Formats: sequence, C-alpha cells, structure tokens
Amino acid sequence: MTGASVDGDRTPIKVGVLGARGRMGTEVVKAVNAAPDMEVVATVNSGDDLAALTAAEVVVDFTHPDAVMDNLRFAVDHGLHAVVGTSGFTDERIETLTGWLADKPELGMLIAPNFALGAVLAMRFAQQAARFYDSAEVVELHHNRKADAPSGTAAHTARLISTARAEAGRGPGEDATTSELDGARGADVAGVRVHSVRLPGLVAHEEILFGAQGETLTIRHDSLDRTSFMPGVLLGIRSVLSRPGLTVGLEHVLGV
Ligand SMILES: NC(=O)C1=CN([C@@H]2O[C@H](COP(=O)(O)OP(=O)(O)OC[C@H]3O[C@@H](n4cnc5c(N)ncnc54)[C@H](OP(=O)(O)O)[C@@H]3O)[C@@H](O)[C@H]2O)C=CC1
Ligand SMILES: O=C(O)C1=N[C@H](C(=O)O)C[C@H](O)C1
Repeated sequence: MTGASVDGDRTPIKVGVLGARGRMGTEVVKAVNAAPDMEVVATVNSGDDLAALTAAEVVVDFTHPDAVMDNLRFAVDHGLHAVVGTSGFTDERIETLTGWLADKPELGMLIAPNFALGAVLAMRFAQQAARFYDSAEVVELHHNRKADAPSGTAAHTARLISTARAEAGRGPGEDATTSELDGARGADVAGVRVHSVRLPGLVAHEEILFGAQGETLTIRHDSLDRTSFMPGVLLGIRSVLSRPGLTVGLEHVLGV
C-alpha cells in the first residue's frame, strides 16, 4: 500500500512541486523538505516533462493561471492528489474540475485562494460582517511581479461578501457615481468593487472595508513574508490524502 510501512507507520508523503523555481515554489520545496512527514520527490518548472510527477502522491501547484488547468488534468489522469495555490479559479474552472474528479472519486484536490491563516480568517470575518452592511469594497495590495489582477483572494472575498449579503436580503450599497475615469471605481466582482495596488516592497495584503451610517469597519491582513503561507500548504498536503473530491478554501480544512 502506497505510503504505509509494514509496522503501520506512514512513510513520508511523496510530494511533487510544480513551479518549483518560482517565488512560492522555492518556499514550498524548503518547507516540505524540512517537515518530518513528507519529502519532495519531483520538481517541475515551465517547459519540463510532467512525467516526473508520477513519483509523487500529492502535487503542489504554484504556477500561473494559464498553466494550472493542464497541470491538474495531468494530476487527475495519473491518480495524483493535488494542493493548488495558483490563482485564476473562476466558477467555470471549478465546474470543470468537479467533472474530472467525478471519474476519480478516490482523489482529493484542495484549491486555496490563500494559505495564510490570517487571510482565511479575514475572509471569514468579512463574510460575517457582510450580513450587516450593504456597502463593502475590497482593496488588495501586492508586489509588482504579480501576474494577475485582482488577486484570487480578493475575487474570492468579493464573492463571499456578495453571497452573504444576498442571503441576508441585502443588495449592493448606494453609489451615486455617474461620471468616472475608466477603472477609477475598481473592478466589479459579483457586485463588489475590488481595487488592485501593485508596488515593489509589498508581498500580499488585503483590506475589506464596510460602511454604514456614521461608521466604517476595516478588516486587514498582511502577509509580510511568503513563509506565512507554508503552515497552510503543509496542512493541505497532509489533509488532501483523506479528503476525496474538491475542496475550495482552506477554511474547510481548518474548520473555521
Ligand atoms: N494561494 C496562496 O496562498 C498563494 C497563491 N499564490 C499564487 O501562486 C501563483 C505563483 O505565484 P509566484 O510563485 O509568486 O509566481 P512565480 O512567477 O514566482 O512562480 C511561478 C513559477 O511557475 C513556473 N511555471 C509556469 N508555468 C508552468 C508550468 N506549466 N509548469 C511548471 N511550472 C510552471 C514559472 O516558470 P517560468 O518563470 O519559467 O515561467 C515560475 O517559476 C500565482 O498564481 C499566485 O497568485 C501566490 C502566493 C500565495
Ligand atoms: O501572487 C501572490 O503573491 C499571491 N497570490 C494569491 C492571490 O492571488 O490571492 C494569494 C496571495 O494574495 C499572494
């Protein structure tokens, strides 16, 4: 049986890392190799043959929104569990993955828009607050090498707010803007305005702002270093083996 030794102790979880040379991939390789219960058995970078991944039980993907679906197709076809941090997951993509996994019910796949504990909590708190406020906007701030805007975390946060306020019988708050320069009010994600800032020096930051009569509420999270994502990634690797099907969001693993 894969991963189990004769005396019942589990052998280290075999992990393949996609995007291993990147900012996140580099940290993942270090964190996995430093963990006592797992080891990196394959690293894949852009242009490499994915076949090396078949030595793994779990693949971790921190690549690019344009690359991740092909990588996951390979993982599902080859019976590999997957932990995914790459951004760009639309409802349509989630539906596609659900279809693929239906044919491999034993496989687990975890997609987490953000692996940092504080970011997961910030999204949960925003979801709770959204029941009480019509008006909410999201500001995400990232390093200037980031490929996509808005961030996956901000898009996910906006969708959570939108769903929570709809469930509470609320709509988007009043906005009297009738004249604006293109982009001045940010992107509309599920009826929530999302603003993206890109600056060298930043890592990953998000503010969720709520407004009501005479008051505002601001929820802010800052990842100051990419090591902030690693406890969540390691937890994801450990848990995906016993979570068949698709899980979207680390909150479901953390139970928050
Ligand atoms: N969920 C979370 O908590 C977090 C998610 N992210 C997300 O992770 C992703 C990666 O971020 P980051 O590490 O900063 O980006 P980087 O650009 O630093 O790293 C991405 C790496 O993936 C490689 N790559 C591209 N295509 C492929 C492919 N088909 N197969 C294998 N490797 C490939 C790139 O290689 P090359 O440069 O040669 O193209 C690059 O080395 C982004 O989508 C980002 O938003 C980031 C931080 C936290
Ligand atoms: O590219 C990044 O850096 C990050 N990407 C993720 C996102 O798009 O939300 C997670 C985190 O914000 C860092």
